[in-house]
Amino acid sequence: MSMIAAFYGNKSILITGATGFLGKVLMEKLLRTSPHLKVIYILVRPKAGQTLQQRVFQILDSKLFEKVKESCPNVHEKIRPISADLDQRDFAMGKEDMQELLASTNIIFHCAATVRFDAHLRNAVQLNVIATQQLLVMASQMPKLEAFIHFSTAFSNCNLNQIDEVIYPCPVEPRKIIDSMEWLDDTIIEEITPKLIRDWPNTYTYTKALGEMVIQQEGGNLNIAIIRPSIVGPSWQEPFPGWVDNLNGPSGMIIATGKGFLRSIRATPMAVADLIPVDMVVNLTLAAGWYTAVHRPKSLLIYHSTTGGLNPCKWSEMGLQVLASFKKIPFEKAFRRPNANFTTNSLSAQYWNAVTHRAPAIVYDCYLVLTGRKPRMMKLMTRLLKTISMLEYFTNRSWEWTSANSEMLRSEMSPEDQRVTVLTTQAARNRMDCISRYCLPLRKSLAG
Ligand SMILES: CCCCCCCCCCCCCCCCCCCCCC(=O)SCCNC(=O)CCNC(=O)[C@H](O)C(C)(C)COP(=O)(O)OP(=O)(O)OC[C@H]1O[C@@H](n2cnc3c(N)ncnc32)[C@H](O)[C@@H]1OP(=O)(O)O
Ligand SMILES: NC(=O)C1=CN([C@@H]2O[C@H](COP(=O)(O)OP(=O)(O)OC[C@H]3O[C@@H](n4cnc5c(N)ncnc54)[C@H](OP(=O)(O)O)[C@@H]3O)[C@@H](O)[C@H]2O)C=CC1
Repeated sequence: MSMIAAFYGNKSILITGATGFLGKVLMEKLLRTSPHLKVIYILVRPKAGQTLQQRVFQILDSKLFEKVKESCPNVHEKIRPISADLDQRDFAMGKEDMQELLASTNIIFHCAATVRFDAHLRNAVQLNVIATQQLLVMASQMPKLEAFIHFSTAFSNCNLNQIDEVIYPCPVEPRKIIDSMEWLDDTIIEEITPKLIRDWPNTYTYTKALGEMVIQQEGGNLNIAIIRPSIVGPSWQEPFPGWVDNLNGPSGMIIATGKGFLRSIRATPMAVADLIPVDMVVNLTLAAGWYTAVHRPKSLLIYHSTTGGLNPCKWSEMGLQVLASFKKIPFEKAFRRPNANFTTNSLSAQYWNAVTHRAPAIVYDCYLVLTGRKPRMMKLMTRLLKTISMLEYFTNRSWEWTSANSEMLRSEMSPEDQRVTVLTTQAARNRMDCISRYCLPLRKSLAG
């Protein structure tokens, strides 16, 4: 029997961000492998026109949960949604709900975040820093808490090239940033954002770094671990290959390539595309939760969930894989034949944007107008090019992440856990497999 699965068997678990990409896969794996767990509390923000239960059923209705529901048709009874908005003081949570959480929680997985690169600094600080701080305060009042697992990103220190499993200080203390958000107005914050974030490329990575500092400074005596995944992609194996449900990171770009909208990007062909399948991030997370609770390491441990250091895949290889996949399974109504041209020079990138992206879009829009339809291609192309420009920072650099703690974790696992729990190390060997699985599920998600 897996020791890790058995560990979660009788626990009350709190997950924030359980309605997100990673949170859903985490919840599925817990329910599938530890069917005897007591309860999973999920903090869900209310959405117009949907009750909390409806949100839960919507998630459980997805293909991701089919296996769990086969073995446990009443799986919804294990999930207890709690209305909470992490942007609000005390998460705008009811008193009774709060009391129940404080009294019962054994393990916390903190996944909720804003992952938008263009988030206003105030919003990013609120969710990625202040909410983390508030959750730590709550955690410190939980007598039964055994472990607090925080999701950060491998890119929280992307201003460095070599990144170890340690917390690096930010130039400005998180406290000062939090205080300044209280009295500065939005326009001034926008003006000073570039000066504050310095060599971080966006507010997302910057506030994730601040969030880590808050954990270090305000974690007190809690048993904490931080997971830093790189670019999280579709599942490799569990619960089935190729599950993904969003267009973040490379997913949207791959669809755009398959559709023939995107044919050229500014990317360094030899730069490493550090992609990690979502199920491996979840495996590492559950193993880290078990280790943190059972072994209670003296200091907070950070686990890199990355693959580039072991078996690096370059953006050029990924481009070839993507093209090969679309050759095998093409889109039915592609705009143009897929192509993948990489350029490192910003002038030639502008040239290719004009020639291969904007010009065909204008021609197509003219055709739509002439045939009495509404033009739409230029709007789509402008949006796509904006997104591409935000991702360029990541496609033109390589990072080296150390992974000693993940290696240590593996060595501490029982032989059975080592057999059934695939962690980062093995993922690297199957990188190509993982990338080629991107395309079909993405097609299906788009069709849906
Ligand atoms: C040519 C050759 C190519 C060859 C191919 C080679 C491979 C390709 C290589 C490409 C290089 C990749 C590099 C990746 C590097 C990543 C590094 C990550 C590092 C950190 C990782 C992390 O630590 S953490 C995750 C990071 N964080 C994100 O990765 C969010 C980013 N992103 C945004 O920050 C916002 O995206 C941004 C951009 C502001 C735009 O924002 P925006 O407002 O313009 O657009 P939106 O994204 O909001 O959505 C637009 C519309 O798509 C609709 N839509 C959404 N999902 C949908 C679905 N499933 N099906 C149908 N439609 C869907 C949505 O509903 C909107 O539709 P509508 O407008 O009608 O509502
Ligand atoms: N995906 C990736 O490539 C990577 C992700 N990570 C980290 O992993 C974690 C999860 O990321 P991912 O699953 O991709 O992100 P998603 O954007 O898919 O999910 C974010 C989650 O946070 C919730 N949330 C956002 N704002 C609030 C709020 N105000 N109150 C309550 N809940 C809120 C969302 O709820 P709702 O459904 O209501 O919007 C959703 O459940 C994040 O911490 C991220 O930084 C790290 C590296 C890479």
